[in-house]
Amino acid sequence: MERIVSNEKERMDEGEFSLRPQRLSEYIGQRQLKDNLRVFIDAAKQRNEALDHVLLYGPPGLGKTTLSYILANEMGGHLKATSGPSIEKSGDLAAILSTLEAGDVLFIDEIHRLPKQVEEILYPAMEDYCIDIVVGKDSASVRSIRLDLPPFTLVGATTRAGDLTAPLRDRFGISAQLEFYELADLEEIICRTARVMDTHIDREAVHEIALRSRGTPRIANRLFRRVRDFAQVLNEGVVSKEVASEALDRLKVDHLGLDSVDHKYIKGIIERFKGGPVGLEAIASSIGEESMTLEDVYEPYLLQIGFINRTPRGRVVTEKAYAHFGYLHSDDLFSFES
Ligand SMILES: Nc1ncnc2c1ncn2[C@@H]1O[C@H](COP(=O)(O)OP(=O)(O)OP(=O)(O)O)[C@@H](O)[C@H]1O
Ligand SMILES: [Mg+2]
Repeated sequence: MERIVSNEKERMDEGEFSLRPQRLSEYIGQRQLKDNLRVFIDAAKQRNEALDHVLLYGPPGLGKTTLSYILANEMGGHLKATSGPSIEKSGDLAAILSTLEAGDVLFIDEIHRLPKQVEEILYPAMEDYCIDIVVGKDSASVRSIRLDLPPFTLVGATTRAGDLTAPLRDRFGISAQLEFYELADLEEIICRTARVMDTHIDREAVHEIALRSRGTPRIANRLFRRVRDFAQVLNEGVVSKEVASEALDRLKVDHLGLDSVDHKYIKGIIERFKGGPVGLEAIASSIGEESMTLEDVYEPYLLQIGFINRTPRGRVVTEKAYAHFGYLHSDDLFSFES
């Protein structure tokens, strides 16, 4: 069973492409970032130059891929998309780079996972728009030739900015962190999706879905689709507050967007580690999840809503989380109510 409030892209997000806003003006939220990008785009266009290289980082589903397509559209170039783990050899990257035209955007998703020798090809490509390729088979004929590239923009996306090497990070002129979305922005995103999908939805239902979307557009859109299914079968297609609440309860997503995995995580720290501090590895193995997944996918939102704190000695569950999950008091370890 796929996790309904996972912020990672799942099979059920197939329609995502058509929901993507195409222009910066349609991109909802992330105000500050958007305003800055608007200036950088206009300035680059006035000078007839490529936009400086952009690094986008933040948790999954916040709109990094969407934004990179928008940058290509705004600059009037094509977008070539690839990802760190899919480029195995430096020749693969050289091949992609050699197809770029002036003003194009090369989007590299999960850029922190580029192999080292591939990453090194990127340095001169980013800095001087050129690559050095080695040709020749044996030591006698081997030589390196320099290939000039047209001015292009590299857009790198990552959920783990900390894993980028310093030389790569330093070559991005623009570096932007995507934040979790505010409630009003999520509501606007849901309304837009409802319009695109030609569905009638009540204001209150929009609010109900937004509350449970973990600050993440991908989750908002996914919850909307599932709620719409319930509305279609139970309420002649009208998405009312009642239908929305019932659907979301049946999907076992609570009013903060938390589900059984969050529950297991918090409950695990409280019951097995006295609420922490506890190291990530210990939590991960005790609940049978991968530490990297916990760190990238589950924890950012729990940190954001103040349910856990990260301390030098490990994770600590806050009073707020004790209260939410029905523990009466943080010393009262086994008073779990549900
Ligand atoms: N600002 C926004 N306005 C409207 N819709 C958005 C916005 N940001 C994201 N979305 C919607 O959310 C979906 C997920 O966004 P996107 O794929 O860009 O996320 P991502 O950050 O690239 O995620 P990942 O890290 O998993 O690659 C998109 O299909 C789009 O419909
Ligand atoms: Mg993406």
